Amino acid sequence: MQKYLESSVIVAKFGGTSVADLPALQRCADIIQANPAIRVVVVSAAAGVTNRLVALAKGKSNDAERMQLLSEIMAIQHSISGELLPTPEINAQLREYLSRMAELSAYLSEVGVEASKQDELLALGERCSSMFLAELLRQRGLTSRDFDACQVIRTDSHFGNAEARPMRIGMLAKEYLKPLLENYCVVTQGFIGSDAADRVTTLGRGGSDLSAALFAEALKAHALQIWTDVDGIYTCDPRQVPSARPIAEITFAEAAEMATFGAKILHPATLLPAQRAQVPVFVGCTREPEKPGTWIKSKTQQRPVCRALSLRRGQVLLTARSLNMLHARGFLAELFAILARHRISVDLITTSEVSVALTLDATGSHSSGNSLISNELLAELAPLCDVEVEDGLALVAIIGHELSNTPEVASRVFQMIAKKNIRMISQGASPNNLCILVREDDASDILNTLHRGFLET
Ligand SMILES: Nc1ncnc2c1ncn2[C@@H]1O[C@H](COP(=O)(O)OP(=O)(O)O)[C@@H](O)[C@H]1O
Ligand SMILES: N[C@@H](CC(=O)OP(=O)(O)O)C(=O)O
Repeated sequence: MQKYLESSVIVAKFGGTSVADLPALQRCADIIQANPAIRVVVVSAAAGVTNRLVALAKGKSNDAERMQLLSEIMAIQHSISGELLPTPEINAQLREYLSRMAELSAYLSEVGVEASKQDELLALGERCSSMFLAELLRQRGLTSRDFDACQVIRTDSHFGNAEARPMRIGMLAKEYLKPLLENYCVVTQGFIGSDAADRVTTLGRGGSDLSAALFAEALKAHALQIWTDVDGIYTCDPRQVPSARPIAEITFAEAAEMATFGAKILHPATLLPAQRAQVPVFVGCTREPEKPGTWIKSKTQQRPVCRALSLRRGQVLLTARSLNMLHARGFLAELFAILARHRISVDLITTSEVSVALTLDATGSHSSGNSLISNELLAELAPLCDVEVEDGLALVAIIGHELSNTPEVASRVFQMIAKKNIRMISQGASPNNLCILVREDDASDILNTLHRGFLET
């Protein structure tokens, strides 16, 4: 193994499709073996596992459904272990993980939903992946070891959507992780952490990217690599816009806007730790590692007005009306305080004399999949205002530079989609985005039209 240099450590994250089966894990191992600077590897659960664990964690399935979900998860994990032929210790560990899944899912459906148990259950998908990849690397002759991310990723106790504690993570990484890096390639889990009482927490759906960024920040890594099933960040989700193309370089600010406004390629919070620590981020494809991919950095050579588009479906528009709002102070503060208590973040906002309209993201990043607008929330809002909730909406974001200071951008948007209804528009808060709220049924047409107009000319 090449001599370990603290300043050149690379953290590499492999997503669910990249660890879906043994051939996929072999591709991860090829990438790791080809670059000795990769000392920390962060993995997600194999594709399809977290969705099934989420279904089990809701505790609503009957015995037959529960058994079906468990046997599907077991089939995925056994197909990997069957081909990998791991040591008896690994097989015993796998049996322990799978029987814990059965135990926890039975508890949640019989005794009732308990947030800490839900997270303990969800974490088992990632635990299986890190165990398998560490074993595969060992079989290939690398000194690797499976490391429990809960030892380092300290969070608050908001199970299902826990918030990381970067300072504490830095200290724990120094104590428990750094000393291992000289001798080992460490494989660990994304998505999971622990609270101050050492209970397992999860960071919200898609949270493995964030875990990897937190490890990179804590280690002051030379780079963070996000390996996935596409060869970089595209000008738009290639599943939505077939003519989208990969972007060579993008700034942290632009990539963060893309992630926030729906580009599933990165978890929205991923870039904060990377940006704080000035760690450049590479996004590449596990199947085609030789392709150039995308680099996310502080500065890029080109600064186009329009760099990319993103789409977030499942938007909810909440309109709050109250005559008390007229010339009154504190109405918005009260409204936002209630939303904050329910841990709901607001994206777009417009106001009129007696009403305020807000968009809320209902796609739900909560790992447990609990719904966003609860009856408790509506009951708390009732004394303050009349509330109307509209769904079936989508948010389309145009992302780039100086959008709010460039003439004709907004007029071009309106011209290009003149026949579609724009329910709400938001421009000016950031020079990096212009957002429109449209009917979900129109979203695909609008996205393709704007892509042709702004990015294919
Ligand atoms: N702008 C974009 N560029 C590339 N991929 C995107 C973009 N927006 C959304 N995606 C989607 O993100 C997917 C990768 O994210 P995800 O499925 O979470 O991967 P992983 O399991 O590796 O974390 C791609 O398959 C692609 O369809
Ligand atoms: N397994 C978790 C965490 C994650 O980030 O997965 P992926 O890297 O496959 O998006 C989830 O599905 O939410």
